[in-house]
Amino acid sequence: MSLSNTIQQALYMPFNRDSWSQLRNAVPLTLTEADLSELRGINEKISLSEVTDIYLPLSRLLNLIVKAKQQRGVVLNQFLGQQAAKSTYIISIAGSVAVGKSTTARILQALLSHWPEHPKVDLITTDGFLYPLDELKRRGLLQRKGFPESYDMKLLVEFVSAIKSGIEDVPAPLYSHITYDRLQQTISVRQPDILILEGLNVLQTELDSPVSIKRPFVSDFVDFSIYVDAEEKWLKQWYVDRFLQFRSSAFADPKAYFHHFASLADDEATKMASHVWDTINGPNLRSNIKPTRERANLILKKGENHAMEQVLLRK
Ligand SMILES: Nc1ncnc2c1ncn2[C@@H]1O[C@H](COP(=O)(O)OP(=O)(O)OP(=O)(O)O)[C@@H](O)[C@H]1O
Ligand SMILES: CC(C)(CO)[C@@H](O)C(=O)NCCC(=O)O
Repeated sequence: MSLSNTIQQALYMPFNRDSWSQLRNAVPLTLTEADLSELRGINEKISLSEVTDIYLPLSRLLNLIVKAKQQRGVVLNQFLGQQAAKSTYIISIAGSVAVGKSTTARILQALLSHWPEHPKVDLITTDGFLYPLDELKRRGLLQRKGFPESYDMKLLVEFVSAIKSGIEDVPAPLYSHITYDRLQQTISVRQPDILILEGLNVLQTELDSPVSIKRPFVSDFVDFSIYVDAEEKWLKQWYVDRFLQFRSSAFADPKAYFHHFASLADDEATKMASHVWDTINGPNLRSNIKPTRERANLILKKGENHAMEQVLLRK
């Protein structure tokens, strides 16, 4: 048995799709037509059975966990004789480039906001914390985007720390996949009940970086972490497929950094995307992302066509 299998056996309770899907039955959950069209708006490729089998039980679990944390806050305030201070619950979502982190994050955002205990759910991606393009060029990191050293980790740790401190209005930097760069404008995070923080680096620590600087980890501020997992052969295929689709969407914009790829024929575009995978995203997955997997509270394992095959929950 491989080391990671041994670690998973020691740390996690495994569920196959069937046993996991039954866990939503304890509390009947239904989706209205409006909910379904909201979810279809996120990604028309997501199937209804994926939502009912995987995401409904997951949103029920998260609701119970968030409520328990809120109740703990009430007890603590009673003990201290204080007024309840507002506290944001942070859920992080990690995993490879193209595994579907942002799709998972947006589905969870939509489902979690339906619960009365936590209606305000914000979503931030760590892409905004990549150094601006000029800075990446200055540091010689243009071919290392997504690697630990390409992120301003100080800014990211300050951000999650400000959220946890209960600061009323915390700005978050934004990233554009069109310009391939950080945007000028920021977005305001105003004390949501839940913040979902999505990015390939959310389970990394400074020790994973080539230059180690002693400061707290993002995970010190995160309440519950999820790792979206899949075999690399699927990840590469999903990356290449998305790249091919981008030719008629993101790359078609004349302002796009990769506009010159818009006119590539299928075979040229496949070659190009495979090269980016083999030289950047694949090595980053193996060296810096996958090794953080068993730090997560929950692992979602996907197979062919993004179908969720297994859920591993920390004991
Ligand atoms: N559940 C799903 N069912 C079908 N297709 C999906 C699903 N989740 C994601 N995809 C597709 O897989 C590709 C990658 O998804 P997504 O953009 O959410 O990944 P990501 O992990 O956030 O990527 P990145 O790190 O590059 O931002 C997209 O083409 C998306 O449409
Ligand atoms: C922005 C990241 C790092 C993460 O989402 C990624 O999408 C990326 O741009 N990687 C660099 C190589 C590539 O263009 O896929």
